[in-house]
Amino acid sequence: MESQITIRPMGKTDLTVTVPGSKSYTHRMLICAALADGLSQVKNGLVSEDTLLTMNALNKMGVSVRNEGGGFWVNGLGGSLGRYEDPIHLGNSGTTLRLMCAVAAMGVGTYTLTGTERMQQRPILDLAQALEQLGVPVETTNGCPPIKIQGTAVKGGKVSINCGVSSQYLSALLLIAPYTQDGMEIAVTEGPVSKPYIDMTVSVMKAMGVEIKRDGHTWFSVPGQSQYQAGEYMVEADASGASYFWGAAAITGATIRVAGTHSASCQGDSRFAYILKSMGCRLDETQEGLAVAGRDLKGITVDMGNMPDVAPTLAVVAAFAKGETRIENVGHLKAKESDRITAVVTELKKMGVQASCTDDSMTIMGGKPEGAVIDTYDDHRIAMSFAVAGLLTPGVVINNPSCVDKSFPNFWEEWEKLY
Ligand SMILES: O=C(O)C1=C[C@@H](OP(=O)(O)O)[C@@H](O)[C@H](O)C1
Ligand SMILES: C=C(OP(=O)(O)O)C(=O)O
Repeated sequence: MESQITIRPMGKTDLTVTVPGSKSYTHRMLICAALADGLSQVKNGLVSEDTLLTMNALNKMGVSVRNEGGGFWVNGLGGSLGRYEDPIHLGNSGTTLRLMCAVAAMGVGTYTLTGTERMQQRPILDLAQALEQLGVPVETTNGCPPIKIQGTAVKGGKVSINCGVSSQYLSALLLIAPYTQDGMEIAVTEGPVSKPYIDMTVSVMKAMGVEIKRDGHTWFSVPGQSQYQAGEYMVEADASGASYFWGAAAITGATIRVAGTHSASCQGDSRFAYILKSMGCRLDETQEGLAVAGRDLKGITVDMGNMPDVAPTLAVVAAFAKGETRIENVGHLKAKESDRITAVVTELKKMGVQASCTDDSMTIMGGKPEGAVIDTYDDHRIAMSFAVAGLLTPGVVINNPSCVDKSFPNFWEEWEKLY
């Protein structure tokens, strides 16, 4: 792929696009199927850089996972895992790294999980401390990866965890809890941020045969000595990936339906369509999927603590709305693939947009953005969000467009359908 892509103005006014399977569902189903006993099929699973990293990590730990026919086949070992002594490289996939830390804790021998330079700056201390409370020896590097985890027969019991930075820590504990001797009673001391991802974890566990008791998002009780059921599982369309097409409709006035998306989804990012509605768009939901029809947009104030991955999409849409938009409660954006608060505001300013930020918010004044060469910080969401701007503003050039491979490898081919 070229090192830059120039975005052309929007072509069509009414269309349906297809996005791949959800990244978050795919990671979870691969892990649960690896812990189940027997053969599972994860249909419509996302095949991308990050989910292949989860697949490879599971393979290294002795579980046979293959990608075939637009999904995955997993031969689960009923909770046993093999030894793997070399470092396991997990790119910049935060979800893989955090969830696989808990899986490693159930293995044999010592595992070292590491990733890119940026991944080595993304925090993991709170998860490490929770694993230590459960008797798992863990060593981090200044609270970040590389992280060494010694596999142990995890007994379980009471554990508290701070999820003020990432919900992935709690998802990690929940996923292995059924395989402990005594089960787990988990108290969340701060947060969690990104709550819908916890609900997604609970719903996958339930679909695969494990029931959880909970009090909102602050207390969870998972029975021990239980198992996930091997079987056939279906991954729904990725709502975060849909956000770029819904955003495209919002600013251009087109109507864009994203096949397979629906408002009852457990993916918090499906609510993005409703944020666009509150800015003036119309929504139309059919069996085929949820469509956004663009209208004159007005700025809003919105808490995006539960949908961090689509905050950059909204920031770009907001640059085309009338008045000011404030995106609040998104401090955790600073710990993503890039510092997304700084990245978004810097790139919007290059387009002549009045944008500012604090440690946990962004403020964008809508207007008439100008063309610019956009740096993407090796962050797929920055590339895809700013592509939206180029549909209305001539001269938007996206640097390093192949960084979309992390979550949406055929993004640019799907984008061509807009013309
Ligand atoms: O559990 C998951 O699948 C995810 C949780 C979120 O992270 P945080 O909980 O760290 O905000 C989200 O940003 C990430 O893309 C996927
Ligand atoms: C934050 C993201 O992913 P991860 O945490 O898995 O790297 C993302 O996809 O936007």
